[in-house]
Amino acid sequence: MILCLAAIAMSCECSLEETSDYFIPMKTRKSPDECGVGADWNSVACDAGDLSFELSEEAALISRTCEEQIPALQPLKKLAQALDLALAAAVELLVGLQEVTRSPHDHLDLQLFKVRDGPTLCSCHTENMVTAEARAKELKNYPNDCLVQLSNPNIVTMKEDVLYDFSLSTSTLEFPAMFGDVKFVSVLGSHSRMNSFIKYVAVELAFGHPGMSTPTSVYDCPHAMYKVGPVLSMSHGMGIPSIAIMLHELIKLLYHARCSKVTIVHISTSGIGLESGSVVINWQAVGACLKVEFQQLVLEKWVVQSTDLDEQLVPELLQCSADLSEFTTVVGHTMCTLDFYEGQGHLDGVLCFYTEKDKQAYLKAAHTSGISNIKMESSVFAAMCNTCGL
Ligand SMILES: O=P(O)(O)O[C@H]1O[C@H](CO)[C@@H](O)[C@H]1O
Ligand SMILES: O=c1cc[nH]c(=O)[nH]1
Repeated sequence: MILCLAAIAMSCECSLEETSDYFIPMKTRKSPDECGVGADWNSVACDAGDLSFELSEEAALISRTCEEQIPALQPLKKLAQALDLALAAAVELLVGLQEVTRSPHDHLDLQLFKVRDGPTLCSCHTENMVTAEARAKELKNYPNDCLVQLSNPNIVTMKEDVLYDFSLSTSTLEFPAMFGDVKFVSVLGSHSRMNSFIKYVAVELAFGHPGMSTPTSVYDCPHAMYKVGPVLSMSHGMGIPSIAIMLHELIKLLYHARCSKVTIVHISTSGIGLESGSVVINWQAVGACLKVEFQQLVLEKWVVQSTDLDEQLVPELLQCSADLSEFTTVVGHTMCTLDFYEGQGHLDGVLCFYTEKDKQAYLKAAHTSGISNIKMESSVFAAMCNTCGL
């Protein structure tokens, strides 16, 4: 398993698509029995061409409709699975998915899919059952040695694992079916940059099926998650606490999904002593004291973890850059600080007890010792991924 952290020394343009305030929910579906529960999935998929829609100003309408029709979760899951097949077929007929949002009724685990310039479908997740079953079978054949590992004996004994910040639970969702094919994870600071990135990935991977080529938002706050084919993309917010919480849940998600041979890449902006637009491939994250380690107080004791990154991935990425030949690429260390303003010697924060000269001396010394980049997440990212065999 390979791991690397790359930093882009340039600012990325963020472009979020405007979405309509109007959701166009599926016209009152028939009863759950009529639309999938107890019926064979194929017949539901075939029915998709006949789906009819009506306009509504309220996204809640679909939730209410489903809530009335479906008193318990289990029928809902079946309905949602049926709807996934319908969705797959509908995507063939329509133009593609534009946006996904969660139902305001969390317990229903319902999502609303807004179809570009068209009607909305609702679904529990984004794969049809045929694909999901095939993938689940395939996953059973995966060798265990490349699976994501957790260093926590408690998880395996838990009946249910709730990933609170992602609003996902192992008791209501089939993680292997939803995420088992993930091979690459990109983590980025902001929602919008991540959104732009995954759209770029979708185009680059050139998925033929419109549904597959459109990124899928699984959850939108506080971390946004998108998946396109084997690539999962997550936003992590700012600083060690934010990315650490996200990584606990992300790595558990990969573990529950039985993902194997996963590469996780942190993409961000910064760079010191470099021309603008250069790319830094990071091979070691260091703390503000320039040590290759991450220190954390755990139950009053300092716990120290290594922050080495994957050595194999560095030359691979370097080669990619050489093949592209579009920007300068360097290999260097990334320093991780706890604070942006004082922690990195900025002169424009609320507090500043040093001079421009002090700042330049600090940055120069850091650069001389091999630091090409400053971040606020890199050390915990490297430490946690290392420990989990990523
Ligand atoms: O490069 P991005 O993701 O913007 O992240 C950097 O910007 C934030 C500070 O403004 C920190 O999270 C730092 O790591
Ligand atoms: O100077 C910078 C730029 C981006 N991110 C940081 O943490 N520092």
